[in-house]
Amino acid sequence: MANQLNMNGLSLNDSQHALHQNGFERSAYIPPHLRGRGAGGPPPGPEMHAPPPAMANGSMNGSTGMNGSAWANGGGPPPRRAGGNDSWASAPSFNPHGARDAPQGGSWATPAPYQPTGRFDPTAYGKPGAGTSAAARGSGDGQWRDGKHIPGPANPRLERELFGVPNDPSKQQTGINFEKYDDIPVEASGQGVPDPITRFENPPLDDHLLSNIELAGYKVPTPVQKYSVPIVMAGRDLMACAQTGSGKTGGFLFPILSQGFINGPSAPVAQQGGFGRNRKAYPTTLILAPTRELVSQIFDEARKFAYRSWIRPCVVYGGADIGSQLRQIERGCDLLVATPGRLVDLIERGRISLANIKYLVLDEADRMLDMGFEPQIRRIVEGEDMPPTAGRQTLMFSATFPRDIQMLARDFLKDYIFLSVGRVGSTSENITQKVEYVEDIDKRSVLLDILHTHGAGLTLIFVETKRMADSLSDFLINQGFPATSIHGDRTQREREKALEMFRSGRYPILVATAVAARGLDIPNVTHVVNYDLPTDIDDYVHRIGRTGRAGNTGISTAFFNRGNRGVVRDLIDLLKEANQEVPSFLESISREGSGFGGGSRGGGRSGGGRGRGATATRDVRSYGGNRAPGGGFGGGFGGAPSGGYGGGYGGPPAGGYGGGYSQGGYGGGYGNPSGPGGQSWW
Ligand SMILES: Nc1ncnc2c1ncn2[C@@H]1O[C@H](COP(=O)(O)OP(=O)(O)OP(=O)(O)O)[C@@H](O)[C@H]1O
Repeated sequence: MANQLNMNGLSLNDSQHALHQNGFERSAYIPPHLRGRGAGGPPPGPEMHAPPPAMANGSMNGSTGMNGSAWANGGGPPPRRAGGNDSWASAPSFNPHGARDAPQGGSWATPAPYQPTGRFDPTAYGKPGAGTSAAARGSGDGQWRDGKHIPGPANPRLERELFGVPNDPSKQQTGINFEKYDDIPVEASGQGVPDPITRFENPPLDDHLLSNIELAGYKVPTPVQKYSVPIVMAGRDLMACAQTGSGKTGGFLFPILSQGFINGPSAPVAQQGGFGRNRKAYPTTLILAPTRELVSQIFDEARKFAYRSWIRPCVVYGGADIGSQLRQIERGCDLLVATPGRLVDLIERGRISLANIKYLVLDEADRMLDMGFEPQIRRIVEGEDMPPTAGRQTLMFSATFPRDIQMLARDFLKDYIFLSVGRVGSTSENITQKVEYVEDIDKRSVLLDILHTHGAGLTLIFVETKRMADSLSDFLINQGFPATSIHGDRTQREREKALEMFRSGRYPILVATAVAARGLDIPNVTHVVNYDLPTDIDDYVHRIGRTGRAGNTGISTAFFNRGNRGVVRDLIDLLKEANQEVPSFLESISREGSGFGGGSRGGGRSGGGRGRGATATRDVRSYGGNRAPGGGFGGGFGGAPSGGYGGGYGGPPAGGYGGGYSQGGYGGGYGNPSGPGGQSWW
C-alpha cells in the first residue's frame, strides 16, 4: 500500500518521504484524509517490490527466503555451534521450560540471512508444526505435542481475571478516537519493508492468538501493530516509535506469540552441568523494561495473549522476594519479562541462561539508559550467553528515541527497520494540553482549584522529587482529598498498593515521580497534572501519555514558570505540532533570551546533551551526517556543559547533523548517575 501511494507521487513532506536516502528505502503511509493533496513533488522513486500480503504459495525469497520463525527453525538446519554435537534434526525430546532433559550440544534457531528483495511472503513465517516434537507443558495449560499446538481448556475464572467482563471499568476500553489513529502518518525506513496488515486475521496471525485477541475485545490493529506484525514475523529487527497509548505492547507481543504458537518451541542449546536437577531456565523471549510496574504490566499482557497456549510467561524485578520469582521460573519460563538489575542477579546465580533467546525486546529503552542501566543491558546483551545479533531478533519500542538510543541500536540490531507512527516524540492529539503560568509559591492553591473543579476520573500529579511527592500527597490528604503517592523510596509493596488503590478509584489522586511516567496503562486517568515540569521534553511526552490512551480523550495541565525556561521551546513546538493552544506567555518567555538556565536540578539534562536537540525525530541512519567516530551528530544539540541550550537544534534535515556531537554521555545531572544500585532522585 505504501508503495502504491508513493507511486502516485504523494508526499507529506518531501524530506521525510524521499526514497533511497543513503541507500534507504522509505515506505510512507499517507492518511486517508490527506490523500489526493499531492505535494507536487516528483514521484518518489522506484517501486519497493512488496507484493500484497495475500500471495498464494509465494516464496519470499527463493531458496534463501526470509524465514521469520525464531521459535523454531522451520527451514533448513541451523548453523552448528562450535563444539556442538547435536544438530537440530537430531534433537531428542525437548522440554521448552528448562534444561531438564536437554541434549548436550545443540543448536539454536537462526533466521535465514535477510536478502533485501523487499518481497514479503506471508507463508514464510515458519512452517506450522515445525517445532520440536516433544510434549511441552505450558502456562495456560496448552501443549506442544507431535509438532502441533494443543491449546488447553478454557478456564472461566482465569479468563475473567485476564480479560475482565464486558465494559469492565478495570480494563482499558477503546475510546471514541480509536479510529483516528489511522490518520497518523506512518513512516517505515530500512530495506525491504513488508506491507502492513490491515486486520487481525490468519494469515499471518495464528488462530489461537486471534482467539485471545478477540477475548481482549480488540477489533482492529493499531498502526504500530499493523506494521510491526509483518515486520517481526518476517524475521526482521525493528526499532518502533509510536505515540503513548497506541498499542506498542501488542506490537511486539502479537508477532512473537504468534510465531511461537505456529512453530512451537525451538531446540535447546547446550546445557551446562549434567547431573542432577538443572534448575536453570532457558527463555526464548526476553523483554526488558525499566520499572517494576511496567514489567508487571507487560507480564499481565503476555499472560492474556498467551492464555491456554504452551507458552509460559514469567516476570522478575527487583525489590520483590527473589525466592518466589525463582520458584515461578522453575515451573517453566518461555517468555521472560524483566528489569535489567534483577535479571543480572538471576544470571549470576546461575538460574537463567540467555543462550536460547530468539527474541529480545527493549521496551522504553531510552528510559533504561536514563536510569543508568546501560552497563547491565550491555552485559545482558553482549556479555553473557545470548546469541549474537544474527542469531536473534531484536526489537526496540518507545514513544521517544533520543539519538543515543539509536546509537545503541547500531550495536544491538541488525539491518533493522525503523518505524515511526507520527513524528518521533510527538504527543497524541487525544490529549488536550493546557499550560498555566504558576509561580512555585502558588502551585498548591492552583492545584486545589483544579481538583475542586475536576470531574470524574483519576488524576495523576507529577512532581520532580520523592520528598515533594510525599509532602504534596500529605498536603492533599490534609485538605481532604483521597490521595496517595508513588516514588522510588517507597517499598515495592507500598508502590503496588498505591497503584492498586489508584487504579480501583479508592484513591483517585496519585502523586508520582517519574517512576510512573512510562508505559503505565491505567484506565480512566482523565487528567495528568505536571505540578513540576520535567527538564526534558521526552519525559513530558511520556507523563502526559498516561491519559488519552487507546483512543480515549484526556486532559493535561502543566504548571509553568520561569524556572522551566529550559523546556519552553520544545514545549511550544510540541503544542503546535499537536494542534494545541500555545499561551502567549510561553512565546514571550521563549523570546527572553536563548541562554536558558536549564531546569531545576543544576542544569538538568540540557547540560548533558539530551534535550530536544538530542531527540532524533526520525531514523538517524537516514540523515546525511556521518557516523564515523569523531564526526557524528552534533550540530549543536549538546549544549554547553554549563547547561545552556547550545547552538540550536541539529542540522538541516538534508545536510545531516554536522560535526560536534560529543560522546560525553547523555545524562548530565539527570537520571540516576550512580547507576541503578545508587540513589535516584525519583
Ligand atoms: N488493537 C487494539 N485495539 C484496542 N485496544 C488496544 C489495541 N492495542 C492496544 N490496545 C489497548 O490500548 C492501551 C494502550 O496500549 P499500550 O499500553 O500497549 O500502549 P503503548 O503504546 O505501549 O503506550 P506507552 O507508550 O505509554 O507505553 C492498552 O490498554 C491496550 O490494551
